[in-house]
Amino acid sequence: MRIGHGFDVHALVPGRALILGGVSVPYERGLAGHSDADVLLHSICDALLGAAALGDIGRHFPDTDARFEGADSRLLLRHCRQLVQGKGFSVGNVDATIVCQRPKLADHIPQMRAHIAADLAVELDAVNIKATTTEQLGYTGRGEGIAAHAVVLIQHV
Ligand SMILES: Nc1ccn([C@@H]2O[C@H](COP(=O)(O)O)[C@@H](O)[C@H]2O)c(=O)n1
Ligand SMILES: C[C@@]1(CO)OP(=O)(O)OP(=O)(O)OC[C@H]1O
Repeated sequence: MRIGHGFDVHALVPGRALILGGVSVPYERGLAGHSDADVLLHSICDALLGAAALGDIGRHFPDTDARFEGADSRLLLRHCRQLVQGKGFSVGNVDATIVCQRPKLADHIPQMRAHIAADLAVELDAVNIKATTTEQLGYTGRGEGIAAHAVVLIQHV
């Protein structure tokens, strides 16, 4: 059994869609990035890569590579799962926290979980997603961006 941790932050800007866990969340701003900037899925990708000692998301999907411009991060997540499987591991469970002052995410979390469970080929019960504000403190509290933390367990098949 091995553990991995991931952390990511993207800035909230006008004129972009807000995509979290593969869900398009209605909001007046969205996350800036080279891909679709799905901060939640990026943190889970990094946790998977970390658990398998495979580096980080920027190593596998460089933001200088036009193939990843506007990319659906669910494709990146599936690719990370395949990399982990290629080293002889399967995914155990995922726990993640989205740090976001606004918008309210609770109604969207079931759909995010379903996407992540499907992309990782695990039961729904193996995926937990949480959201928290920072009580208006710091860059997330001021609405300048959204952060996400994730931990995953993987096990030898
Ligand atoms: N963007 C968010 C942030 C939080 N939630 C939910 O509200 C609960 C209370 O948040 P606090 O930061 O005040 O502790 C939290 O446990 C989430 O269920 C949310 O839906 N969207
Ligand atoms: C996903 C990639 C690649 O499109 O770009 P971004 O969407 O900017 O995301 P980030 O979390 O900065 O890191 C990895 C990148 O290389």
